Amino acid sequence: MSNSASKPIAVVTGASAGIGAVYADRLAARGYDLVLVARRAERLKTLSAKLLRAYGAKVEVIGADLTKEEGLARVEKVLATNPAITLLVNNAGNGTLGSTINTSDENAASTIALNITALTRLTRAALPAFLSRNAGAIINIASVMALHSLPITSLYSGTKGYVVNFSRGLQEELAGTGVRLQLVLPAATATEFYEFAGMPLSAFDPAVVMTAEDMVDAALAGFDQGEAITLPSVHDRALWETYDAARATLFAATQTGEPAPRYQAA
Ligand SMILES: NC(=O)C1=CN([C@@H]2O[C@H](COP(=O)(O)OP(=O)(O)OC[C@H]3O[C@@H](n4cnc5c(N)ncnc54)[C@H](OP(=O)(O)O)[C@@H]3O)[C@@H](O)[C@H]2O)C=CC1
Ligand SMILES: N[C@@H](C=O)C(=O)O
Repeated sequence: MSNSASKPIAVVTGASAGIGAVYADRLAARGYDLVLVARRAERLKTLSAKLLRAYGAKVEVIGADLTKEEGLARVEKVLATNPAITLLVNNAGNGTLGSTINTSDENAASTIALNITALTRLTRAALPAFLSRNAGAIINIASVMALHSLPITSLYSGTKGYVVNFSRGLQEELAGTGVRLQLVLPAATATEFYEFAGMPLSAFDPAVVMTAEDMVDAALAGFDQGEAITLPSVHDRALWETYDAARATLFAATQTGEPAPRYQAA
């Protein structure tokens, strides 16, 4: 894609629906040209025409299955070689909500491939170019289910726990560089996610469900504020600080080199 000299490009995965489509809209409104990725290329083309009309944004559409080597490699190549790309939104993700035993091998593999492998590979593909320019940003979409595992979310929560730990370690690696990573933990958001998850959105109390527009606008407000971790639905930020401080205290307490007295023979 050749873009006008002055416009940065953002890559958004999973832009054919839900949260990713709203990111595409908001980033185009902010003056980005876009590379949009998803399997349903027709939807991306429709969105692309809308964004051109509304904001003059140039959009490259990549119809790719990010659980497949060929699709993933195509997007990796774009990230590694287009110097106008300054932002990667790793949004594509899925999950079947159900018991581990009743989840098919195919579904489990696809969720792991998309939520973990694709996110990791695309992040790693973007980083060398971002670091060589000492500029750029990555937004990784995790979930509050990374902090809370239920009988129907073991696999999904496990993959989102990976996103959190991978992203937090990477944030430490990037400290002192001009490259930043924002980790976003949405709670229930009204999207097509639930059509594929095997649990209808109608099963939720509407009071706990956010619109995708509100979720993305809040996440981008957190991005603008320089937040490393954004929990769009959490009103009391101090709750996160307390949680994270407890985690750090527990980790420090693991560094004893000795079995705890309760495990020692009397
Ligand atoms: N909705 C919610 O309640 C919450 C969602 N999240 C996370 O937000 C992110 C976006 O989800 P959301 O917008 O809700 O879900 P949607 O189902 O609405 O959108 C998912 C997007 O990912 C794309 N996608 C799915 N599979 C693949 C694949 N194999 N290759 C490429 N693209 C793929 C879909 O496009 P296509 O089918 O065309 O390929 C679609 O654009 C996910 O990471 C999800 O885990 C986090 C917390 C809450
Ligand atoms: N998409 C939801 C699954 O439970 C979530 O991440 O909150």
